[in-house]
Amino acid sequence: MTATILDGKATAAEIKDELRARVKALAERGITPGLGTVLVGEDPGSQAYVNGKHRDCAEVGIASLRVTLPADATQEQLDTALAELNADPACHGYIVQLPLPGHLDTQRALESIDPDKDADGLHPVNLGRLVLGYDAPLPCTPRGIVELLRRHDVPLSGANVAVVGRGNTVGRPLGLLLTRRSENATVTLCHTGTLDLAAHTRAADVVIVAAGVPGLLTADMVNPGATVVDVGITRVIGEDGKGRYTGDVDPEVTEVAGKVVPMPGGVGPMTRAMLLTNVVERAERAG
Ligand SMILES: Nc1nc(=O)c2c([nH]1)NC[C@@H]1CN(c3ccc(C(=O)N[C@@H](CCC(=O)O)C(=O)O)cc3)C=[N+]21
Repeated sequence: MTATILDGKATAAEIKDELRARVKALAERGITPGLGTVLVGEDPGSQAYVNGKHRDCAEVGIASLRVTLPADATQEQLDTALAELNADPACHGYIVQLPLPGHLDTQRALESIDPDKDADGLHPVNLGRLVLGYDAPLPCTPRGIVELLRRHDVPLSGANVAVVGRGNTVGRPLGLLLTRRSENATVTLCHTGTLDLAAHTRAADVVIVAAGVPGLLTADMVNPGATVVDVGITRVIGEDGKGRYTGDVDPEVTEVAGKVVPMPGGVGPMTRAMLLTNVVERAERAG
């Protein structure tokens, strides 16, 4: 039996169609949602990601506010750029493209984002609001995973979910999302300190791997018929010397799992669709 592949690209496209209609409705109220991006330096990977975000915006009619600073920008120059976006009514949400150059204080930068304009949903205030069940922009990758599973009718209520990885952008907030009443899952948060990882993953109906360890989850670690989500995105250099991205899930897992969210083509496109969703939601509230 080979697993059903849950196509994040196709689902993200559906979400963009829905967002296009919501942006049209906002236009009738004289509101154009605006996404800001702050890119410091000329790293080609970051430039590619930022370009992708602005292409996504153009596809649904969200206005782009691009802010670029030189690689040697000072903390004060960055603070000023963020203060301007915080004050700009045309900006409903923005992100500071990570990683920042090493000489800059990332935590200070991220904490100076107005929480209501935090399109990543990773500001401490918003993660605190998530813990407390208050309204807040939600972290894009965790929200994209939950949205993809929901739209593909993967049962979460009462399900045993093993999350592998306790990072701040995925694993840790994902457990908070899945244990909300609206999802009602039982979550085991596994990490490098977990003894017998396979015992937890084999007991799960859904396994979500966000560890950044290529091939970590193997077929023998999966309960036959379970749903597996590959969030890993590690750059490896192949024998041909070319760089490519690989996930945390061994390809043989598709022989035993019931449904698989692959990498690429799964969580990445959903992450980008959730970024757009956060901006449109903020614009709808602002109006
Ligand atoms: N403040 C901030 N927020 C971010 O969300 C953020 C960031 N900084 N820095 C960089 C990472 C990286 N990231 C990706 C998003 C989507 C794909 C994606 O869609 N990947 C495709 C493959 C590549 C492609 O098709 O473009 C996929 O998984 O199918 C990849 C990487 C967001 N990031």
